[in-house]
Amino acid sequence: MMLRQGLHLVRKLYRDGFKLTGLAGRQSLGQAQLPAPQPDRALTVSSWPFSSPPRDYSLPNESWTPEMQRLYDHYSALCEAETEEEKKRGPWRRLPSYNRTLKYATGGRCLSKVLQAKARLFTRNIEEPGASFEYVVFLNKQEKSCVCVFQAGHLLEGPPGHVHGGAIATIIDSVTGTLATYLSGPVMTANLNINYRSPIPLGSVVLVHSALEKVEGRKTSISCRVTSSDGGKLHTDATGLFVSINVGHLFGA
Ligand SMILES: CCCCCCCCCC(=O)SCCNC(=O)CCNC(=O)[C@H](O)C(C)(C)COP(=O)(O)OP(=O)(O)OC[C@H]1O[C@@H](n2cnc3c(N)ncnc32)[C@H](O)[C@@H]1OP(=O)(O)O
Repeated sequence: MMLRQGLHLVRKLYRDGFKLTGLAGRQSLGQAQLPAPQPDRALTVSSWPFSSPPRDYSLPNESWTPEMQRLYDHYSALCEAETEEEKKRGPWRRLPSYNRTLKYATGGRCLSKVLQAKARLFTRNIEEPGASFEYVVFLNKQEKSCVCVFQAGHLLEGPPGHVHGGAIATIIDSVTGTLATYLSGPVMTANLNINYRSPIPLGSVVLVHSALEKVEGRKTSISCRVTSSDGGKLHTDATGLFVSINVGHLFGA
């Protein structure tokens, strides 16, 4: 019964364009210093089941470097297209980001109640601002592309002073997966192919550009390039294959 209700809600969320990408309980550490979330009607959760709204982790916080803030401001400005050229390229929008995925992804029968309460999105599970993944994704649905501004924190170290390859894979999976989800609905990563071209210094800000390559039946292929913030240096390039799933796949149905 609970499983059926869960599936119904998940399907509804996807039908509604995945407006709800996450759920969080109480506001968490560091919240007091954060600027108030900007109202964004298109992305508002209509029936919020908790007393406090969730923290949107993609908004600026005190850990952001001037470069991170500059790029955030740059892409935020593109969200308000003014010139004809900008309008032709289609609207950009900032995607909010929470520390839980779907409410019922934690309500499935294969997860215990303890796990349900403790489950957190991998990229948003460190509360200390700036310690791990600081990122914000801007989507251009018309161009079928997105860009993520990513600041890699000190907990993501791999080689001394540089970002761990697994952390780079994680941000690539998240960004390409987000684009695939927005374009094709519920998907799972079937294949990621990553070329590490030059190391990313810890604490630096990079751009993760993703674009649709093709859709073939249930398969959505996305390409990805991680560059320095001025675009001059290629750090990583990758391709991702995402396969559309029936949401019941996540619940063993
Ligand atoms: C807004 C939300 C943002 C969320 C962002 C977070 C992104 C994070 C995403 C993830 O990390 S997901 C977690 C990691 N992925 C998994 O755990 C997936 C595990 N694998 C599976 O569940 C299944 O293998 C999968 C759903 C991917 C496919 O199984 P299916 O049984 O549904 O599909 P099937 O095997 O019939 O394959 C369908 C097509 O895909 C192709 N395919 C499947 N796996 C492939 C593969 N690995 N490589 C190449 N092609 C593959 C397959 O050949 C076939 O092609 P054709 O239609 O042309 O015949």
